[in-house]
Amino acid sequence: MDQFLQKFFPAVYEKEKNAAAGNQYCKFNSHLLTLFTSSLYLAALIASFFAAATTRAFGRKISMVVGGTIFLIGAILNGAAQNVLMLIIGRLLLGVGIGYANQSVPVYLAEMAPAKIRGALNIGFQMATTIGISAANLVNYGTGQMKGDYGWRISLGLAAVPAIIMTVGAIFLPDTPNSLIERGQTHQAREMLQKIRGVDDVNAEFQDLIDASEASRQIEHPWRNIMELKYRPHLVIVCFIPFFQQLTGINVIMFYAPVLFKTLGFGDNAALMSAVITGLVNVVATLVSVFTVDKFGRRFLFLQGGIQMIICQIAVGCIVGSVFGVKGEGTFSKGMGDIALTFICLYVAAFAWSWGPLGWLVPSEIFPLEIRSAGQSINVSVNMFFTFIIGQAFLSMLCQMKFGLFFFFAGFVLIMTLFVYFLLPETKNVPIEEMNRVWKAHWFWGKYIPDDAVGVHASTSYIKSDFLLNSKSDIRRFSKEEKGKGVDSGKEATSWSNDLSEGNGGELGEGVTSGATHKKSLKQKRKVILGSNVLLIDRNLRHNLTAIGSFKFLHQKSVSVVEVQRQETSSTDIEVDKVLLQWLVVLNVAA
Ligand SMILES: OC[C@H]1O[C@](O)(CO)[C@@H](O)[C@@H]1O
Repeated sequence: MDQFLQKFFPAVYEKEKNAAAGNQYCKFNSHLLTLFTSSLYLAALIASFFAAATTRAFGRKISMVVGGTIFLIGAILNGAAQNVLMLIIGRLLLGVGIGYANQSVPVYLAEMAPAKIRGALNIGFQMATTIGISAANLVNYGTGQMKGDYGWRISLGLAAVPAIIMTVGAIFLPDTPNSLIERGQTHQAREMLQKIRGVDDVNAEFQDLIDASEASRQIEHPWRNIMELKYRPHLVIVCFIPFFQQLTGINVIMFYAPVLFKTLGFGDNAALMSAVITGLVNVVATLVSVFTVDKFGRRFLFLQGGIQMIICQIAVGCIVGSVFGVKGEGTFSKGMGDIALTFICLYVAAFAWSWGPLGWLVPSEIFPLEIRSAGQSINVSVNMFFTFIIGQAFLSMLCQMKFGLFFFFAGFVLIMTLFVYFLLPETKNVPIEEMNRVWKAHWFWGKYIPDDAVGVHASTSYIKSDFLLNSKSDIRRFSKEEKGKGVDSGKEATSWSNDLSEGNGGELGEGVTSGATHKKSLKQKRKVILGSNVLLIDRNLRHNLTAIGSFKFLHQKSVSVVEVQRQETSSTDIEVDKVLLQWLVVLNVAA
């Protein structure tokens, strides 16, 4: 807004006015202005490390309260700013608030969410980000129409609203069971788990949390650990994903949409209106990913989104180049402006259902437990660092590279799309604790993962039956691998599964109780199975399995298969039946 520029950045204001007919690419180029925008991210980067310590020692909700309060002070300082210093200090405080929120909220969500909707809830975080950006654009559009010195103050001051919601909201939120255990409040943790899951029997999950907490306590130096060779694939991915997310150039649009559109010759109002449009596209398209991410998978969205972004960026580069040329002189006709805006919207949409949410989701789900929090901090800080760099560099890059800037980003999106194609394994529907299996099966990363990292830890490696049954491609892969292996249990299993298939329709759990014949055939075969054979295990049954005997993992590629050495304890027979049935059903589907 002109009044804002006049008050704090008069030189930029003058330049903008005088550049009306001159070089459009450089009219907003000011280091002070970009420092104002991007300083927030530097503060967020540093704060995220402090937040990690707070979150661990005092719990997730305390971090949210701290973050919300600091953000609130920042918003007040900004709204009341009398000089650039106040403005920048306010902005730094907003950054600290964001660092805290980015660290604690995703952890909170991940720990509270039932596994089944963890993906969708995780994307809820990015969803909230896009709603926030969009709301801000709308507010700016409204306040941009105001006369006098108020508009920008209201814009900046209204950041207090989300700050208050977050602070007050967090006070009323319960703490996560994980965090309670971490702080020694085991009893409360169990009660909380029962409350949020809505059932009394939470033994298996509670045990998981205890195991997880113990495992992470044993790791004294997660930062040193993460450097080990066996974590190299995770480390590379967690550095590149946030780096690439920012190198899509999305924040050029998000931070500077009004400036960009003004540069492209849109009037003040049209520029703000266009920002509103891109903001709304961002929200709606993020919603698309909520509903598709577990169906089509991460890779599909990454690759599709990447290709769409490349096309759009090249189109925008060509349009801007043809109108403004290298000298940066010219103006958009209405028609050309609309075409450019359409491509920018298509670009934002592609980002919003791919790199936007997946940039947070994928890094949060690829790590084994013992280094998950360290990995998450790297993710946040790399993201913030490159947000800072892009925020800081964009206006001078536009001035230097002109329309070539759009090709520059297109080049990066091409590189990151190839990166995903070759180096990112699909993590859709894979339980977090099974993730090493995915790495082990990867053509390139597989060699980094030691055999014993896949499934040796009973507590961190097991398989969920619904994952296997839902994922047809996994089943196909499984059957291909198992066929002709000559493991006699495998052969036999196929024929048992034929028995089982009658009337069962592949429904898990029904066979044992509903079909007497199935039960009989299971009984007959059980002893073979329990001698020294292979089984698939389900998360809920692993404690029972541990109880009945030792087991060891045989194949790690596409499914976890365990060898069970059974001790004769008849009380757990029924559980064993369930395990058998599950295994047979899977093989049945595979066959
Ligand atoms: O939706 C756009 C927003 O999404 C992010 O890439 C990740 O949360 C932000 O950096 C950006 O401003």
